[in-house]
Amino acid sequence: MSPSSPLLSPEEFAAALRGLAPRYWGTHPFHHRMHAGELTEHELKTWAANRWYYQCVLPQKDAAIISNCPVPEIRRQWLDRIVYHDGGAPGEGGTERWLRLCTAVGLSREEVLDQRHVAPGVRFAVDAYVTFARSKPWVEAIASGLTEMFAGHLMQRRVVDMLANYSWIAREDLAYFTNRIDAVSGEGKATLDIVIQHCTTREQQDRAIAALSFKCDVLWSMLDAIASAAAKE
Ligand SMILES: O=C(O)c1cc(C(=O)O)c2c(n1)C(=O)C(=O)c1cc(C(=O)O)[nH]c1-2
Repeated sequence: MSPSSPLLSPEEFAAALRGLAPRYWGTHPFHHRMHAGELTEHELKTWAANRWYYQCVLPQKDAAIISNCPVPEIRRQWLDRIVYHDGGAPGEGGTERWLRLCTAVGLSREEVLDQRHVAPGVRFAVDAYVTFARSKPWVEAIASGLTEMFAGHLMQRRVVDMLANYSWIAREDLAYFTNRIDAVSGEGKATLDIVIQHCTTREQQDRAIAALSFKCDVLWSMLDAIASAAAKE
């Protein structure tokens, strides 16, 4: 951006954000293999146990956004995400549904909860996402979550492809995704509206695009680390 770069119109700004879709982890070779039914049981276990770490920190990431945000309407809206993942009571919520998927692929709850399978690269990438949310302006942190714009379609395909290709996985085991698909389609649109409304200078718009690019790197690095951890054991 040069100092004289003009403000993007809402349409141009949204298009620039959506233009990052090719960098999204939907095109990562590990996801291609997952969808094609080519992952071994061991690779699926490694994926589920490692993504557990991501699922665990999402509420902390969202709490960091809330703590940095002075706008009551945004805080109110964002609170739902924490409750969505943590549930209203023990044994409920997205985190619990992820655990169900973990047990369906053959992991014990204990080995997921103690994080023994979490690869250093996954921990590093996920922690960087939380640090980003803690240290950057709230609107940039919210923009980094816009990968959800790309997630709905991918999760829909994942449910279909996993049911078709991994005979030991039942539809109920995929409740995490079937539940999340609806949430993501609504949240993705609402998040985009917030970012468009609150990025009022070209510099803020460019920072939001950079934030989404950073998040694509976080997710891509997670899958790189998962693929390499699964190949080692
Ligand atoms: O299964 C997926 O491919 C996928 C991707 C993403 C994403 O793009 O970050 C999220 C989720 N799932 C998801 O379930 C979820 O709750 C979620 C929260 C966030 C976020 O950054 O706050 N991303 C995602």
